[in-house]
Amino acid sequence: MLKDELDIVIPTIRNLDFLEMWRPFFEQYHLIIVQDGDPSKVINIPVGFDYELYNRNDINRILGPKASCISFKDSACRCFGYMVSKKKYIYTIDDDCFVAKDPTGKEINALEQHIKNLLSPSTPHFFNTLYDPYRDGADFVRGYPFSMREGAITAVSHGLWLNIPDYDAPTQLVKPLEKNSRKFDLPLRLPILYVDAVMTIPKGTLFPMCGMNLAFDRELIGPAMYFGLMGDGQPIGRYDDMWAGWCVKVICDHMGWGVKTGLPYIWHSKASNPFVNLKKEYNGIFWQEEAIPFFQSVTLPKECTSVQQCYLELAKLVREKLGKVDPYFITLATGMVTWIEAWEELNSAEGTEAEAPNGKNE
Ligand SMILES: O=c1ccn([C@@H]2O[C@H](COP(=O)(O)OP(=O)(O)O[C@H]3O[C@@H](CO)[C@H](O)[C@H]3O)[C@@H](O)[C@H]2O)c(=O)[nH]1
Ligand SMILES: [Mn+2]
Repeated sequence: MLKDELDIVIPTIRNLDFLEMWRPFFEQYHLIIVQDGDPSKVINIPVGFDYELYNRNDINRILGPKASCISFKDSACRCFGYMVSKKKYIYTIDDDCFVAKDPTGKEINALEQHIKNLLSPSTPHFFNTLYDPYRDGADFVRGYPFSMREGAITAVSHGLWLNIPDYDAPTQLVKPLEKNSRKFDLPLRLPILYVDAVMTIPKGTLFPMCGMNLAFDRELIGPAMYFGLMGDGQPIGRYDDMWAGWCVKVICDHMGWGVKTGLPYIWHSKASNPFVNLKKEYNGIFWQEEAIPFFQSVTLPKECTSVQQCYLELAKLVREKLGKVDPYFITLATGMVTWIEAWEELNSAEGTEAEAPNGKNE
């Protein structure tokens, strides 16, 4: 499905052997690999995949001074892949995420499930208690207004994880052994296992968007999928995807589009170091107590009819309201504007094509 309309974006500092396991599901698709860190390092990509590879030299060459909005030494760099893609849909996955098995032991084609999620409507304006009404075997329950059963366009499909859940560092530290195990025998101390559901996140509700297993309609919401400035030279890390998720959800709510979470699961294999993560997350853990009420308070003017306009309005509000919390948010607001300028430069009709990347380009 959508093999000529979807790009798979992978941020990496490692070799991409994990693709071997995904080959049956990914081989038909074009990959955009964003190599972070040292550009002189050679990344091995398994043969048979059609890909373009961009390292930091490419990003600097293509964006020039605007490359300042793309993070360095942080997975946030992945958003460069969204910008250079020319496809309608994006799927992004981390290189330590593998094919998971469902409770019947069947391998999960995460990409196929994301595509189903994106191609079927969402229900952000009225919650369906039987979850996804468009799924085989489900439907709208009694009392669901018929006038609302067409649903809304789906902009984002947020997948989940078996084995290593996406916990923040403090949670990782207090629950070192907890794994969302593939073994389905009980009793288990685990709060969650494999929950067989896809839900629309209601309008007006924010959510913690993880970039590990994420798909979205790039033509719809791409300009808002800026993974905020993290990593090298920044006072914060591991909040890139969170920042994007808050901006995206506020804009989707304004535009009347849906955001889904739930299936598909991937198998997240690597727990990153909780102490390193704590240092990266430290500022985010208390800044988010200011940022969340800010996003909850945002109402975008009705004159904002495009995602770009919404995003620039958000950047203005971030500068005004969160700039008082810490100067970092002034830098971030500037990065948000630069991102839109770079997006327009690469994606407007007369925009320049991203120059030939340095990887194999079948
Ligand atoms: O400097 C870096 C570090 C890593 N990457 C690539 O990014 C992904 C995620 O890296 P990793 O799996 O090591 O880290 P996690 O803690 O599991 O990632 C979670 O935190 C989010 C980062 O904000 C991420 O979306 C979550 O999954 C891998 O592909 C690394 O190769 C990088 O590009 N640069
Ligand atoms: Mn990981």
